[in-house]
Amino acid sequence: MTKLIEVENLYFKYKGSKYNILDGVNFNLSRGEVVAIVGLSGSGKSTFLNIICGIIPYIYNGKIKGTVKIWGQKISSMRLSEISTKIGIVFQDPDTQLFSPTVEDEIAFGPENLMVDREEIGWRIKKILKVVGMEDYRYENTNNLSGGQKQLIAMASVLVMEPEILLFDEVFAQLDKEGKKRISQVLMNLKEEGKSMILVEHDYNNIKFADRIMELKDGKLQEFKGR
Ligand SMILES: Nc1ncnc2c1ncn2[C@@H]1O[C@H](COP(=O)(O)OP(=O)(O)OP(=O)(O)O)[C@@H](O)[C@H]1O
Repeated sequence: MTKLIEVENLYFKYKGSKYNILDGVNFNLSRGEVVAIVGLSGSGKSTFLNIICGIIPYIYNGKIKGTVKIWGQKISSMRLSEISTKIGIVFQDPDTQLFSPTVEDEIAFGPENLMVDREEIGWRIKKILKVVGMEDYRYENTNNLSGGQKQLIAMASVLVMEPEILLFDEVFAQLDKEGKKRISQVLMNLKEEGKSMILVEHDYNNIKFADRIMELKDGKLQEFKGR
């Protein structure tokens, strides 16, 4: 099977820190696979996702050793803009991801930066809002949305870029029951569509549909054997 992501002997230490947060991580993601990563708070799950999508070292600094490849290409040889067309990340707090006045502007922002033509952007917005079940909110002010709705729009603004790989960093964390249900449904639909995904999550109830569960422990990723 095609390996979309290959991580070999990855070590990482934040600038100023004395120890490695990641201490020899090996990991593969195949096409169409959904992998969940669990682990104690502070075990380095977000750090790992941030390295895979290039936020580390482009935005946060530290000492990296080892290799991360996307479709066989080392990400250390790629620009952040190039990585971001292949990998999309959705974070825990949608308020840190939303910054445009309306839902439509928010979703259009990424494709506009990539110079996608206006008509195509219009179609993509329509399609993506349907995917996340938010068709009726296209012209809504993002400030008027609930937490769950904001998270759905944060997801839409990533999905509209059509990345091959999706990373979700505790996207359920700040949502109420209804919000969790809706996000869960969207994630399961994405899996059905064959999207390749990595989900970092605390609550096992939210990741039952994953193909594999890994645990980040003592700086290493291993198969999760249960508690
Ligand atoms: N920018 C940074 N600079 C220095 N240390 C950091 C930075 N970001 C995170 N850390 C530290 O690295 C460790 C791992 O953090 P990380 O957020 O990756 O863990 P996590 O497993 O995702 O935790 P949580 O489940 O609480 O989100 C923590 O001790 C954290 O304090």
